[in-house]
Parts: sequence; structure tokens; C-alpha cells
Amino acid sequence: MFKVLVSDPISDLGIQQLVDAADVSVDKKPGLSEDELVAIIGEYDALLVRSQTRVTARIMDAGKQLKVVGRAGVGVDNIDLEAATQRGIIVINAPDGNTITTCEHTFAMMMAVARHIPQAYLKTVGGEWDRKSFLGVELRNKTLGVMGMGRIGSEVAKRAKAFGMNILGYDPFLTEERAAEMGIKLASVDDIVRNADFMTVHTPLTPETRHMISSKQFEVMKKGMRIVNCARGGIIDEQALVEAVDQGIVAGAAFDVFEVEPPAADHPFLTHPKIIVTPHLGASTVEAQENVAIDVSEQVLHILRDEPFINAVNMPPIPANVRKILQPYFTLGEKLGNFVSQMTDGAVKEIVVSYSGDLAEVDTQPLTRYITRGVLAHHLGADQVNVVNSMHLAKERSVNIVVNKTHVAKDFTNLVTVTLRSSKEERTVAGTLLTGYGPRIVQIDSYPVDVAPEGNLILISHNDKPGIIGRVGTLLGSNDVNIAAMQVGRKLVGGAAIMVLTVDKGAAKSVIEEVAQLSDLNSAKEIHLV
Ligand SMILES: NC(=O)C1=CN([C@@H]2O[C@H](COP(=O)(O)OP(=O)(O)OC[C@H]3O[C@@H](n4cnc5c(N)ncnc54)[C@H](O)[C@@H]3O)[C@@H](O)[C@H]2O)C=CC1
Ligand SMILES: O=C(O)CCC(=O)C(=O)O
Repeated sequence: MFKVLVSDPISDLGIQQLVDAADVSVDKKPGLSEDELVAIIGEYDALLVRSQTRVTARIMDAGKQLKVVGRAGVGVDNIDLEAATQRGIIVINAPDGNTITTCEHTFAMMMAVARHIPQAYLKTVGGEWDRKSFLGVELRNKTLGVMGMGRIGSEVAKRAKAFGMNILGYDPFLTEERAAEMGIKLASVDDIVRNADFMTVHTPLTPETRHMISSKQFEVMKKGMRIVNCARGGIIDEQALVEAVDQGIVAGAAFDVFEVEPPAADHPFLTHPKIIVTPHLGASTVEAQENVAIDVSEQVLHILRDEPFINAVNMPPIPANVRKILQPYFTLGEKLGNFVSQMTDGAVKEIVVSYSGDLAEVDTQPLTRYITRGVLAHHLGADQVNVVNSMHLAKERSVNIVVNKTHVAKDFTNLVTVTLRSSKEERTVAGTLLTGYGPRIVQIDSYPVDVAPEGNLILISHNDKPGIIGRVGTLLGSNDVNIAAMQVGRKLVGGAAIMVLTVDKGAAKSVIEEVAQLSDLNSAKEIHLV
């Protein structure tokens, strides 16, 4: 039974599929402190959060069973991604579910700041009928600058056109062509700052976007600009903004987000007559909360059940067409990595992976992650390495990963070859998927073989001499080790050869040592593949 902890208020309807799952039990405990979470997280396989819970390295350290942190929303700045990746914890988000809702909130804020709605409301309910103080401006024919033309920024631009606005868009990934298709103008930050009447930011908060609008930009800003931030506190320098409003550079600002949330009681935004605020409500609609909770619950279920998943933040996404080609090779790749790792003596220095055949056509990085996982799991423990942290752990240990590709796979449609270079030796294993047989190891070092990569195997290197197979069989039999299958590979009659035995149960270490002592045997190793 998988245990899921929901530590923020998340839509009940959205997490219903987790509650209904027979193999999952869900505990809802919103509002726990870091200490309280540390005390209980050890028993959970998954943690579901919105934006209140700060998922720290300390919490993840205590989460010995934690496989996944699901964020019901877009921004994952409340989760220590580096710590999650190091610990192999998958972090997923729900990037699409609240796009429209946040875009609509941006418009609510833009119109509220253009027409002084909150200020006028306060006076009216306070008994004052003030029709002179709140002269607003139209959106029509105004220039809107959109910083960050991703999901939300693009939707904002689309709707702004319906208001008759001219749109300047800036995004490192926005091309002239795409901008033209969207009916907007590609601009720089400087263009927007100098020319826009309204500006709205829709980027993540990164070292690059932190204070991307600060004193330097306010100095050259078009006078009378109105600014909206429904993305992340800190993209616009709060202190510099207050000064710009006071100097009359900025006519008004609408902020849904703060550098520190909740803001301190004496935060200047809270009392400024020209700055309106909401308490991070961008995603707070019934629809968005259901959408993000449904999306994230579905992915958490997939991860817990070891099924394919999407939206992992600390792992590059695999496009569906690539996944379709690669997925059948994931198990093979991991087993090849694990097999060669068990074969090889010495400290691993380099993993060389060669993809031949059709596999060479696609981005094979996800498969390389599985192979690396297989290699490292032998040394670091299967529970310590997964496809999220395998490359990271290899890098941390200065293990070089080299990938080669060739379209020719000789006798196979596809061939995956993994070579390990260690401080002592270089060993190779290659495998493929055989129709009707599944994953097969077809080469060990330079010997052709045909071995199913599963269970208990004994890998023997010997001289090709009569009687050797019998001697090995007799010795194993007398120690109650039953041979289920056997493969012999040699290049020259009477030359060096290898033998791969599949045995029903693992042999004692002493038995393997005895086998290795037989005459004409060079080495014997037990390999265990799960
Ligand atoms: N207020 C709220 O409740 C909500 C806030 N958000 C926040 O809104 C922001 C945008 O969300 P989405 O549109 O879904 O994300 P997205 O990932 O689709 O778009 C972000 C865009 O910002 C661009 N970008 C990155 N660095 C940039 C830079 N230096 N200059 C200009 N553009 C840059 C990226 O290329 C990307 O296109 C995020 O910070 C997210 O956390 C999202 C939902 C709700
Ligand atoms: O969960 C929330 O309400 C915050 C939404 C948000 O900021 C996001 O999805 O990035």
C-alpha cells in the first residue's frame, strides 16, 4: 500500500482518484510545520503540496521512502529541486491546469489598476460617494508589454488583442515568426520598458529574472506605465517600484505575489494608494484547483506504480514519439548496465554507450539514464539510484559518460552496447530486443552469446578444452546448484572462451570460488539481475 501525504489545501475532487485507488492511502494534514513534517514524512511514498509547504532538504532526508513530490500548480520554487534530484526524488508539477485562471486574474488586476476598483470600492462602502478621484484609462489602443511569453503570457497576449491593445512580447524563446503568427511584436526588455503603457510579467523567478525590472529600468521607463505581477515576487524590485510610483514614473501597480509571502505587516505595498494587491490568488479558482489536483494526482499514481509519467520538473520530458521507441529498451538498458557493472573489477571511470540501428535516430538520453542507473545501482544500492539522479550521481563521482551512435547494427535492428572502463579493465556487454523473446544479451566482451538477462547467472571465462563444461556442472550439482540454461561463446576452437550459466538459485560465494579454481578456468563470477 502506497502512502500519500497531502500537506496543503488541495481540491478534494482533484485528489479523488488517489483516495479511490485500492493500492493507495491518503492522509490530509495541511498546515504542518517543517519539524512536524520531518517527524512523519518517513512513512510516506508521496507528498502532495500547493505553494505553502516548503519542501526542504531536511524534509526529503527524513522521507526515506519518498519517491515523488507533486506540486499542484506551476512554480516549484517552494521545493528544493537540487536536494530532490540528489536523493532521486521525482518532482512533478501541473503546468497546464491553472494557465487560463492566472491569465484571467492578470486581466482582473490590469483592469482593477486601470480603473482604481479596490480604492473606489473602499471609499464607497465607507460611505463616501467620490466620483472625482478615480479617473481611469482605457486598455484600447494602449501598448501592453508581456515579459515571458510562455503558457500564461501567450494567453494574456491573445486576450489583450480583443481589448484592442498593441502587444510587445519578450521571451528568450520567442522568434519573429512566432510573434508574427500571434499578431504581436517581438521586443526587448528595453523596448517594453520605454514604450509600453501597461506591463505584465509571466516568467519564472530565476537568478536571471530576479529584479529584471529595477531602478535601471524605472529610470528610462515610459511615464505613467501601469505594472502587473501575477507571476512571482522578486521579478520586479519591490523597493524600486515604490520609489518609481512615488516619483510619478509608474501610475499604478497590481501585485498578486511578493518577494516574501505573506508580506510583513509594514510592507509598503499594503498601504500605498496606487498599489493594489491580492494574496497570491492567481490560480485560485474552482476550475484551476480541480485541474491541477487531477493532473498531479494522476502522475503521482503513475510514478508510485512504476508506470510512464510526464511533467517531471527535475528530469527532461520525453516526447511521446521518442518514448514509444525507447520505452521497450528501458529494462534492457538497465540490465545491461547492471550486468557489465557486476562483471567489471575496479573503480568505474567511464561508461561508453553505443546505440546502433533505429535507436540512433532519436534522443536516447532517457535510455542512457536507465543504463547509468543499472551501472551505479550495483555500487550504490538499487534504492539509492533512479533515473532522476543517475546522471547526477555519475557526475558527482566523476564517472564520464560517452554516447556513440551509428545507423548500422549489423545483424540486429537495434543494438545497445555498454562498455565500462574501470581503474583495472574494460568490459563490454551488448543487448537487443528479439521479437518473441524480449531482451537478450547478444555479446559479452567480444563473444557472441544469447542470454536472457534475468535471475542468477554465473559468468565463467575459460580455455576451450574438452570436459570443462562437465567439470563445472558436476561441481555446481554437488553443491545443489541447478543449471537451467547454458551458453558458451568462443572465437577460436581451443582458444579463450566464456560460459554463461543460468542457475535456479544463487550459489554460495565459496562455491563460485571453487569453480574459479578448476583447471583451465580463468575466472568465475556470479551475476544477479533482478
Ligand atoms: N500567481 C499565481 O498564482 C500563479 C503564478 N504562476 C507563475 O507564472 C509564471 C509563468 O507561468 P507559465 O506561463 O505557466 O510558465 P511557462 O514556463 O509556460 O512560461 C514562462 C516563460 O518565461 C520565459 N522566460 C524565462 N526567462 C525569461 C527572461 N529572462 N525573460 C523573459 N522571459 C523569460 C520562458 O522562456 C517561458 O516561455 C511562473 O512564474 C509561475 O510560477 C503560475 C500560475 C499561478
Ligand atoms: O497553488 C497556488 O495557488 C499557487 C499557484 C502558483 O503560483 C503556481 O502554480 O505557480
